[in-house]
Amino acid sequence: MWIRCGKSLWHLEALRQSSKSPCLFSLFSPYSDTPHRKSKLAPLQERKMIDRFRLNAKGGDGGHGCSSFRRSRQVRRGRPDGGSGGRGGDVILECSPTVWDFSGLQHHITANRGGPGSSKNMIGTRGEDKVVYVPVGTVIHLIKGEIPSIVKNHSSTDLDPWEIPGTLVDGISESNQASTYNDPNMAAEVESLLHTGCSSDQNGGTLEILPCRKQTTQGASTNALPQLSPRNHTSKVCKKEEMEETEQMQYNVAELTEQGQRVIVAQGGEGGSGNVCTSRVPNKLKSIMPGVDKDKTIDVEVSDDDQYPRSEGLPGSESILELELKSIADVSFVGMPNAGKSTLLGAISRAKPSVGHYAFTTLRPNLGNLNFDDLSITVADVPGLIKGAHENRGLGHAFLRHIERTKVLAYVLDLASALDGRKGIPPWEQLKDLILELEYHQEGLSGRPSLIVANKVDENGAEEVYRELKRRVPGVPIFPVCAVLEEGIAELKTGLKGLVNGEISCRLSIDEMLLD
Ligand SMILES: Nc1nc2c(ncn2[C@@H]2O[C@H](COP(=O)(O)OP(=O)(O)OP(=O)(O)O)[C@@H](O)[C@H]2O)c(=O)[nH]1
Repeated sequence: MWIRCGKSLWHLEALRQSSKSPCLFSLFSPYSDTPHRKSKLAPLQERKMIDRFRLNAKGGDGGHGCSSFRRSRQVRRGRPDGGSGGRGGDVILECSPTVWDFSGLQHHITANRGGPGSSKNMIGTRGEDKVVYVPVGTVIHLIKGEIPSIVKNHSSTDLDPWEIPGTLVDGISESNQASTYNDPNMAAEVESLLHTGCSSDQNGGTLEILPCRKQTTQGASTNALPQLSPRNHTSKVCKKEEMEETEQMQYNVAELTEQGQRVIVAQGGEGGSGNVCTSRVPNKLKSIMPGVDKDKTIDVEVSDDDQYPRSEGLPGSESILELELKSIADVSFVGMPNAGKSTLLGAISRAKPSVGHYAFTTLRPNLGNLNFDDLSITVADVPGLIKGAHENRGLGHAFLRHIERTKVLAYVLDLASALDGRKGIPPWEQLKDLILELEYHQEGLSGRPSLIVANKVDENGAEEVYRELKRRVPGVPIFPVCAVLEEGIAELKTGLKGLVNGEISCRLSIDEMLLD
């Protein structure tokens, strides 16, 4: 059978046998009458969370200053009127509750460069900032570059009129900062002459830039040190370089914990001065300005361009950062795989996490909100922990860091795991393993206010196991629940509220538990 396709004539049998045109063949295939379609992306809950990310940020370069002289019919050799170049854009990290993890980020981000200055004293445009949205709970570790600066937003009405963003004294650009001069006396003189203004944000407000908390490797406790998850590198050289970088890493240089919080991770370069600026600066200062040739400026017998030089924009700063996500929740559900944590989160909140009768259904922490009249509590369902999780068994230690920030721990135990000949471990043993895993990850982590959720109380024989659990684990409230049927949920909610409020304070101690 022959088929006409546009101007060509195709033989059906030849098409079927041809492996080069599978899409075309699928149109005529007897096995499938649906055309080939791209499969949908897996839902968020089923995708693996990217909670560590290497970011290379570069601020935009400053625009070059302009060399120009005023010309008109009356004035043939006018004054210099070349404007300064614009400042390069910054790379800014902003905390956003709508971002879950780092999966939407690019590894290399460069902000836009500033526009060049032009004649008639026109200053170049400021390079556009690159704003990268990161999840709430992002911790920044610095591998290379400057410590990020926190940006505080002020409305322009709060400002003194003299602080209006972008204000320059005597037309001298910000690039001529005193700090760039070698001679300290001269630097002081220049500092008194030059005023470094605040930079303005796009909303007309002013950005006050504060240095972030600095904490070096030596300063951090060894337990708190995050460990890099293994990556697939082909070359050994790359691995070695990365190891060296990791050793030099400055941990926790900044944290983004509130919506709208911003840090500048790479500053834009200052714009170069136009020749209008050098015409207003005394000759002795011109000789030490960056980008201006020392020998040319003082000579009397020089051309206009040499007498009133312009300078080039400075390059933007560069930094390499390791971003790490530590979820922030009031309560964390900690339990073995299949204990029913996700089902429980669905029962106490409106969250809809994936539930499955197999281990490790949960691949990322799920968050749910528990709303009371006077309080709202965030609850995190953390992927299941197994014995040896701190040594990277199961889903590994990657998720233990999400527990670090929670106020209250709710240990979810499966009452039915060892019933009816099942090969699971009894709930008190589950509890012991969970406590040990938390302690191996960070000493004292299990000592937070805690309660126990004894789940699957609906199963045959679970009541006896619950009574045995109560006998063996004294000192903390134990809530028997059936997450599937939503039984015991109201009491659990009240218990969680009391612990978060601080009305109740109970802590688990492995020494007080009766173990075999
Ligand atoms: N009988 C009974 N089964 C339950 C109960 N709660 C949860 N299950 C079942 O236990 C299985 C595991 O539930 P999940 O909520 O996925 O458990 P999980 O702890 O989130 O598991 P991971 O994602 O592996 O950490 C599912 O088949 C649930 O239907 C309960 O109260 N009673």
